[in-house]
Amino acid sequence: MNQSKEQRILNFVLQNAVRGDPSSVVDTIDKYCSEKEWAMNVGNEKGKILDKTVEEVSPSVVLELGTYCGYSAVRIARLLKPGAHLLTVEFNPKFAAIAKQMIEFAGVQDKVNILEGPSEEIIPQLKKKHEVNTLDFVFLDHWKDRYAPDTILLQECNLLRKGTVLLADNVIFPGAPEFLKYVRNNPHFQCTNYPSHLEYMAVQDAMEKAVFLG
Ligand SMILES: O=C(NC/C=C/[C@H]1O[C@@H](n2cnc3c(NCCO)ncnc32)[C@H](O)[C@@H]1O)c1cc(-c2ccc(F)cc2)cc(O)c1O
Ligand SMILES: [Mg+2]
Repeated sequence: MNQSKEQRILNFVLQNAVRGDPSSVVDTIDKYCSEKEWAMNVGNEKGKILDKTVEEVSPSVVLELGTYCGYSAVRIARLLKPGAHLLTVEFNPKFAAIAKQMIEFAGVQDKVNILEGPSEEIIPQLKKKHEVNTLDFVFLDHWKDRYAPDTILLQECNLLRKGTVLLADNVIFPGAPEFLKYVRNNPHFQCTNYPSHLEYMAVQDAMEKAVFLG
């Protein structure tokens, strides 16, 4: 049975990155995906915007929607302070299995909890089943038409607090127009746009930061 692209990315990391070194895992995925096979990781250019935002917020509890191969989970987890943790949601069991191995190889498994299932089912379980009070930081990188409904769901589930930072990937390409319309015309969010480029391509993209004002 021939391998999936995601399995090939993982194998390249297992053979070329340094076990226990999350930065080497991130760099090795970027090397593979820029030289061999494109994949929808946030990448290094937008990754630096993600890094800066995580460092500014210095979050204790982070939610990521759309784990995929675990690139941004490793990228975020490597910056978390002791005791802080990342909950990352992925509904494709094949991708979740790849991400689990990626996260363990990087040595950040103690900081990351992969929640397998669709975000619309997982989000309402976060308080009771996953002992979350409120979220400090949310990274949205799953289906683009789910950014807005899941942002509404997070509010309905009382998971946002004054100052919670949402950071959304791909608001230009593939685009998340409903999300932009929702947060930018909403008095409860303070928005900032960060122009950048699509991972591994010379194509315009951007990230949007939306701070919940309570
Ligand atoms: O489509 C993109 N990302 C989607 C991510 C999906 C991952 O997240 C998982 N997922 C999706 N919805 C949910 C969900 N909840 C919602 C459904 O219930 N709950 C849980 N997990 C979910 C999937 O299983 C995948 O693992 C993208 C495309 C391009 C792109 C650019 C240029 C091109 F030419 C082509 C593509 C660039 C990017 O950076 C991109 O992020
Ligand atoms: Mg993306």
